[in-house]
Amino acid sequence: MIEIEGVTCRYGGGTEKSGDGDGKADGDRVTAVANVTLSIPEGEFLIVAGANGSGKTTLVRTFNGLVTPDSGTVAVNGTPVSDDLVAARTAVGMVFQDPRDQLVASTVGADVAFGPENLGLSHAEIDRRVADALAAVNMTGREDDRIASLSGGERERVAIAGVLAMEPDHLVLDEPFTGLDEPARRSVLDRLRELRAAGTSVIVVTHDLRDVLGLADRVLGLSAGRVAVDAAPREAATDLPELDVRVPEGAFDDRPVNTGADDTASDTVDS
Ligand SMILES: Nc1ncnc2c1ncn2[C@@H]1O[C@H](COP(=O)(O)OP(=O)(O)OP(=O)(O)O)[C@@H](O)[C@H]1O
Repeated sequence: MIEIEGVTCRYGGGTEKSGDGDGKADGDRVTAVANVTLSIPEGEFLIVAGANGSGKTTLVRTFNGLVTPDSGTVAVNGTPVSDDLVAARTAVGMVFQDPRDQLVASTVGADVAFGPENLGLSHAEIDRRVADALAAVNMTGREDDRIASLSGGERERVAIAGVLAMEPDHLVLDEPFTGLDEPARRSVLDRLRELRAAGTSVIVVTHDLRDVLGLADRVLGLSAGRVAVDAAPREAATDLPELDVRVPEGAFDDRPVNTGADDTASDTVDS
């Protein structure tokens, strides 16, 4: 469970004067997130939507302490992030807006194995996680490819695999689909759906609601840092255009799964 209570985040300004939290500007400071309260339970697929600058990235970065709120609290699995940053970063896996920045090794396999190795897992477990994570991004068998020889989209997929291989309790993906081709996009969506069914909470920040809206349990729409929409996808779809978020035609028709599984099957937890 991720619990966000009265979180406000501001940027800029030389002085640390505390504002009253009732508006966007506070002297030179910009209020990016304004008094947000939210709980994300295990196994929930949450979309965070909103126009450019509405506070999506800032909000999700508080989940693992990359952004420290000016006021309010964030707790992950019952522990405040400010009390145990390591626990929060272990529990919350985050794929950044430009995930290519997350690559650390010279080959695909070494990069994806880097995180699990730091967890001190057995070789067999590391190999399993690397194989699973590469399958999820449609890169099975590419362990020995050099990162330097990969395209931008392939690097993005390796970065996503690196976070998947950590098997975090909560997975946050900030605009994860931008550079992905269609097969990779569908493969990642399939895996997100499986993870959700197995109890991982999946939080996707995106402008592009194609395919994902029908997968989500809940949609959070931000406007000027505030929660303007918090609803099930079908209900949210009627309100999102007011936040300048486009709802694609047939958003609920598409089946992103290419494995033959259907909604009913994916909702069955079989572990
Ligand atoms: N490092 C920063 N320094 C100053 N202001 C910032 C910083 N990061 C974000 N902001 C401001 O905070 C507000 C919210 O930004 P944020 O990146 O959280 O929005 P977003 O909804 O994720 O935007 P986008 O869809 O463009 O990625 C914006 O007004 C932005 O200009």
